Amino acid sequence: MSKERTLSIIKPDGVEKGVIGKVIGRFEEEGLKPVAIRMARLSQAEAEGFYAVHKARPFFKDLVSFMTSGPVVLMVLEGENAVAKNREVMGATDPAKAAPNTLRKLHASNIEKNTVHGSDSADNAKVEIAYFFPETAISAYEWKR
Ligand SMILES: Nc1ncnc2c1ncn2[C@@H]1O[C@H](COP(=O)(O)OP(=O)(O)OP(=O)(O)O)[C@@H](O)[C@H]1O
Repeated sequence: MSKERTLSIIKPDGVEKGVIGKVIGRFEEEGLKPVAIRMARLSQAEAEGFYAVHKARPFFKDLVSFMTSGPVVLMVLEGENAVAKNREVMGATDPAKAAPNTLRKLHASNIEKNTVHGSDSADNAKVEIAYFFPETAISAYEWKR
């Protein structure tokens, strides 16, 4: 197993509920070490670009509106198998289907306002990290703003 990096976002509902500390604390307990963190208020263009893969989905407009509705915490997490580990700690997209003690089971309101985002593959993690963190970007990916 090698060290890997993944992008994590604490979504506006998580910031609003005041669970930033709990979420980051849980990542640390699970061996996911934050190596970059910043808060941001995503613009519509940034949120649309980030979720471009979901453009054709019926929930796209609402998702962009939700993700721009308040501040988010953008983080790069590093650890063994960080992508898979982060997704395990987050739990299923829909909190009703998430395993006990996962972040989404503990904190999420519904399938949209589900508190955290995590990259779903090592390749996507590289793209997503570069999207928000130019200083840690891999040179093959372009800063998109
Ligand atoms: N059916 C739905 N209705 C409303 N919002 C949804 C729905 N499905 C997904 N979403 C929103 O879009 C996001 C991206 O969906 P995706 O299927 O990629 O889930 P995920 O990989 O578990 O989540 P994320 O990409 O945020 O880590 C979800 O986290 C959620 O906020």
